[in-house]
Amino acid sequence: MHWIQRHKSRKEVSQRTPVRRISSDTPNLISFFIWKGDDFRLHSSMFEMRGAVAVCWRILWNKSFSSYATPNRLSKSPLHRPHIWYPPPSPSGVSPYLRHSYNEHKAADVNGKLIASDIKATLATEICNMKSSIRMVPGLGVILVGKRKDSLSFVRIKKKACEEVGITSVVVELPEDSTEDEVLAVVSLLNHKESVHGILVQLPLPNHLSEEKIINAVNVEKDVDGFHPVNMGNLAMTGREPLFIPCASRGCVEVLHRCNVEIIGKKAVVIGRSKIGGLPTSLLLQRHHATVTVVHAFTKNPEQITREADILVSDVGVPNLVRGHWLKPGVVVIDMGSTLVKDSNSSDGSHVTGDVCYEEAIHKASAITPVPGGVGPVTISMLLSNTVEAAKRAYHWTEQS
Ligand SMILES: NC(=O)C1=CN([C@@H]2O[C@H](COP(=O)(O)OP(=O)(O)OC[C@H]3O[C@@H](n4cnc5c(N)ncnc54)[C@H](OP(=O)(O)O)[C@@H]3O)[C@@H](O)[C@H]2O)C=CC1
Ligand SMILES: Nc1nc(=O)c2c([nH]1)NC[C@@H]1CN(c3ccc(C(=O)N[C@@H](CCC(=O)O)C(=O)O)cc3)C=[N+]21
Repeated sequence: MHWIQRHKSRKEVSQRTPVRRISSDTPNLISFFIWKGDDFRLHSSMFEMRGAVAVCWRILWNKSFSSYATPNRLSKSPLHRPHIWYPPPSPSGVSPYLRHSYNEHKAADVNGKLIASDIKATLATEICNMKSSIRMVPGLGVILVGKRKDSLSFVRIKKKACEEVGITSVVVELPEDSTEDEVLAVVSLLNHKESVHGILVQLPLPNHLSEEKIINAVNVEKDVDGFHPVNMGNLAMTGREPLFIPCASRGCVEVLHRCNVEIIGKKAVVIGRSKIGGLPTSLLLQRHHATVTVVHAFTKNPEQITREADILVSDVGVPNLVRGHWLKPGVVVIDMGSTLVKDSNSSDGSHVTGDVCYEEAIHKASAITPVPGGVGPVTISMLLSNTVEAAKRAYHWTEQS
């Protein structure tokens, strides 16, 4: 079988020893690795490009398989991920993911952390089964260029989530002034590395780098972000199936499904049209048969448009952009904004905030995702899910096999 062949060659690779291993098991975000062997030829040529000292690769390699405590009630329910091309099942019962307020005029809060932990529990079980059946676990490669505070924080969250479910993660940290060729060389390295099934290039990249070139270079079968034009294009075209759907968009639809919010035929307004959030979310909501309007920085009188929405998604990065009077009573609000703002009361001098003025919105909306603890954690669990999917495809493995 195909996976057995892959397994063999993976074993061979792992028997090679690194030339110089400065640190392998550090609790810090950063450890240093220099590899040899066929898999890492590109790597060494990069060293030649910049000289032995100039480019120091910071690779975090988490090899630990952490067993994740799976509550019984969760392990029984399969990951609820309906086929995106069909409408969801009709809503029934009360969602366990909504925290209703005692005040009937206040919106129910979406408990995104609970959704994420249920999804992670299901994935952890699946990864456990994969490991016992083929002795393989999914692997995620993350490329981070520069030291933006928010990006460092997001990458740390992703790494921790991988650990929780048993996904191996490797974080390649490159200096802010890395050249395009250097970043492309890392992409190529991860494209060829068999134990890496998913690749994520943390965005935004520094301005001097071509995001287009770098994203295009990611192997479409490892594009767990779903940003490759082939995956994004297939998402946009009816009748075609992308290999991966962007995580924030999947997170948004996952929240709506789990909260029993019907999408089909509803008016959805998406604020923002970025490739990370707004654009794929508007495409995915159309796949679910919502009537979608997109609002962006040049939209005149956005509040007139948003007031029509049954479902409002905001992915802008401007705190308190969406005010109470922008909302129709009963609207379901998905606040994707996640912006670090200065906060002298906080221990690290900042806190994260969404796009929606929460205090005003709770008096209009029927349900709202808070920030933090709303759609963000679900986005992260979708990244894990995409990575597991990538590994399953690579090994031709299913729960039944
Ligand atoms: N929680 C999650 O899962 C995720 C959260 N995020 C967060 O979402 C936010 C946005 O991120 P990202 O998508 O990368 O940002 P970008 O800056 O790439 O995109 C922002 C979008 O918002 C639009 N916009 C800007 N100002 C306004 C305005 N005043 N009115 C209407 N639209 C406006 C822009 O319009 P135009 O195109 O015209 O410039 C653009 O389409 C960030 O806070 C980020 O952290 C992102 C992804 C996932
Ligand atoms: N290649 C790439 N893929 C991305 O998916 C991607 C990216 N680049 N660049 C940045 C944006 C932003 N994004 C978030 C994901 C999770 C939270 C999240 O989990 N937020 C927590 C709070 C986070 C905190 O406390 O710092 C929450 O809402 O509870 C936020 C934001 C993914 N992005």
